[in-house]
Amino acid sequence: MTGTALPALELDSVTAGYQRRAPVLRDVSLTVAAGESVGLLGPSGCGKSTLAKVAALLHRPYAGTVRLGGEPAGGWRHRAPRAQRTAVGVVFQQPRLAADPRLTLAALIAEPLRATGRGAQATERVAQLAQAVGLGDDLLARRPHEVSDGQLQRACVARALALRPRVLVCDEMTAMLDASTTAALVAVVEDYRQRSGAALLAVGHDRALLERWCDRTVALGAVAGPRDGTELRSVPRAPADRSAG
Ligand SMILES: Nc1ncnc2c1ncn2[C@@H]1O[C@H](COP(=O)(O)OP(=O)(O)OP(=O)(O)O)[C@@H](O)[C@H]1O
Repeated sequence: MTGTALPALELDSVTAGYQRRAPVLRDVSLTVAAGESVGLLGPSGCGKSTLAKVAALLHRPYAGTVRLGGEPAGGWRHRAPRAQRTAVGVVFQQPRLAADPRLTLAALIAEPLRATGRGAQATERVAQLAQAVGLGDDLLARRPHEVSDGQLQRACVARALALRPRVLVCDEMTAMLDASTTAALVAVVEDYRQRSGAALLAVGHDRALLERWCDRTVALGAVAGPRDGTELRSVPRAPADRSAG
């Protein structure tokens, strides 16, 4: 964190689960400063995606507080205040589950702009974003079933950046992608983060990738493991290892 600026994202003693069953996250705290990138690692099933959804205001925790820019979350999912919903961009692992199959890739990228009354800017912004993620006009005119997973994920990254979020949550963004698409999308996200000063929470299994990509990594323990209620154990990136290719 720099100076006295409020953290972009804070999870404070969050306990979360599903259908009132035993929690999958217990008393977890995590802070991501503006401009900082944090990689979240942990074994399968330990609650990484749950934490990502809580951070993106898509899943209401049983207890604890989520703050964006110092402001406590004012609601969850569609009940979150628009200013908070639009402050967070999210990219999921499986673009086919995250993309409306009826929309062209251009319309998919424009979706958040149209939904927030910024339709007039859509053409120009979609062109900028498509160029950044490497999608040409031919691909922009196609629907999800007419493109590859990697091409669709490029569109989903563009969509997540459309409203210039202050916090970006990437949940296993590259898990289905080949090495070159992974490198390209990490570069797009990093370029955005560095130019905008947004905070990044990148969730994944690929320790080597997250350690190269992020300023520091934090580890969630096994599901049954102890939670001590303190900040997750944080490992800074090795100084010589700055590239995320
Ligand atoms: N919608 C849901 N309803 C009920 N239980 C769920 C739901 N989503 C996840 N879970 C359970 O919550 C636990 C944590 O799941 P989560 O997806 O957060 O883990 P994860 O660490 O992201 O796993 P992976 O690395 O395999 O993606 C798991 O036991 C999972 O079965």
